[in-house]
Amino acid sequence: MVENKVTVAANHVTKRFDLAERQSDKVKAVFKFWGKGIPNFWAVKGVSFEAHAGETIGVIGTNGSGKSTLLEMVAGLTQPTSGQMTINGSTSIIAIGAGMRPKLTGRANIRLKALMQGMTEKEIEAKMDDIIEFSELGDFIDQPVKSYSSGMKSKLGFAISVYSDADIVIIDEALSVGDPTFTQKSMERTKRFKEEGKTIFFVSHSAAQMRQMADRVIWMHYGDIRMDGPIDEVMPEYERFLKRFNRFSENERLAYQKRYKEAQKTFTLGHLKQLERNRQMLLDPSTALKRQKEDEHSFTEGSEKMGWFTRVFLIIITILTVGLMNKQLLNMSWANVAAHPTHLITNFAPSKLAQLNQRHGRTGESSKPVDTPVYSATQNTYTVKDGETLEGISEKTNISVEAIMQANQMTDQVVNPGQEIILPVER
Ligand SMILES: Nc1ncnc2c1ncn2[C@@H]1O[C@H](COP(=O)(O)OP(=O)(O)OP(=O)(O)O)[C@@H](O)[C@H]1O
Repeated sequence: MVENKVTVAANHVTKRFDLAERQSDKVKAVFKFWGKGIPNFWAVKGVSFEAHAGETIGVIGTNGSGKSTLLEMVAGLTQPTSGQMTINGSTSIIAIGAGMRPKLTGRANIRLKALMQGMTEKEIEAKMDDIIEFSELGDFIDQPVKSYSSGMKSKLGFAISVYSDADIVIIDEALSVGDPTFTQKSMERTKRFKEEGKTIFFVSHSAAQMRQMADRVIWMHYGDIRMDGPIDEVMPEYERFLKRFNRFSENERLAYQKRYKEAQKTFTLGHLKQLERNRQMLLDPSTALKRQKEDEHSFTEGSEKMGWFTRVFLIIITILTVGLMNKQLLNMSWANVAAHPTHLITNFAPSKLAQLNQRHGRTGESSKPVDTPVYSATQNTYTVKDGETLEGISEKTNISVEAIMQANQMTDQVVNPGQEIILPVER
């Protein structure tokens, strides 16, 4: 039976956004072993559901609860961070302006979106007049989309999807901006989708529209599915919640939102895995262990974040590279490399490079010959004692003040007690 065919299966699907303000923060975080460098925000926190052919599923929830993020994953516009989103069929999303090119005309956008949805040029030509008629845009169809109102964009998006023949149609608040006649016409058309065996996901803040369209409702609440069931069961609960929420004072509302948003920042896949393990044990302890093994991959991140293996591998390569550079460039022994791993950074400078290049017989544009003695900069280190001056250290060690200053890239002769300095050895 067509109605039983599973068209969408979400299995512990999550979506994480990085809240890094700058690109450089992201780069830094790659080298932080525990990945705590970037604040995370989990817009979807491990949702599971199945949708079937011929079902119209309403998706409700307050602003920011994760409805659009979830449906963008159903549409394949964005990939889950972890879990599996299995789609059996073609998808079409109607959201205000989604996938539209603002500089192109309405007609060009129809052509582009239809091509992207797999229609041939011939099919597009055959349907073009009907799409334009359904959109009610008249002469505006040859104007750039950037000049359209949100209602006009929604009309165009809806008209394209009506004729796209996709198996899964996602309508994300697109019916909240059109005029009542167009909205009614679109809703009637959507009901025909249902009869044709398509799966429809329908987001709207209008309870009346929801009741008219949906037979099942998914209630999203700060990244979780709070309820999923027949409309007669879910809508009254949601409306009760809204009444309570709207009676909150401003402070109470803010505190409520803050608590849940905080949980979206501190959420981890480990936590999700533990919850699922507990649930499975309660449901059926005899099969729980087997299912846990099968499910393991659902709780690891996909390609978006580097896996443990890659991180550890990168860190080892970085350490080896720095060690090898220390050894080669600064002529350090492996024991010294291990004792002073950061010497390359603290000692490295263009002038030093010139010296080192010369010492190693390398020439290049930047390596000018130097007539001062060449020092190996990292043979010994010395900790300045109380009351000592650079001159005193120079006398004591028989190394010139200039050589010490050069090795330590000092701009003046001031040294402080406890300061560690390099005593270069003349080669
Ligand atoms: N690219 C992004 N980067 C960071 N956070 C994001 C991003 N996109 C969405 N979010 C956050 O994810 C959460 C869910 O957003 P989403 O748009 O899915 O909610 P929604 O339920 O569709 O909201 P609305 O009803 O207002 O359209 C929000 O808190 C939002 O701020």
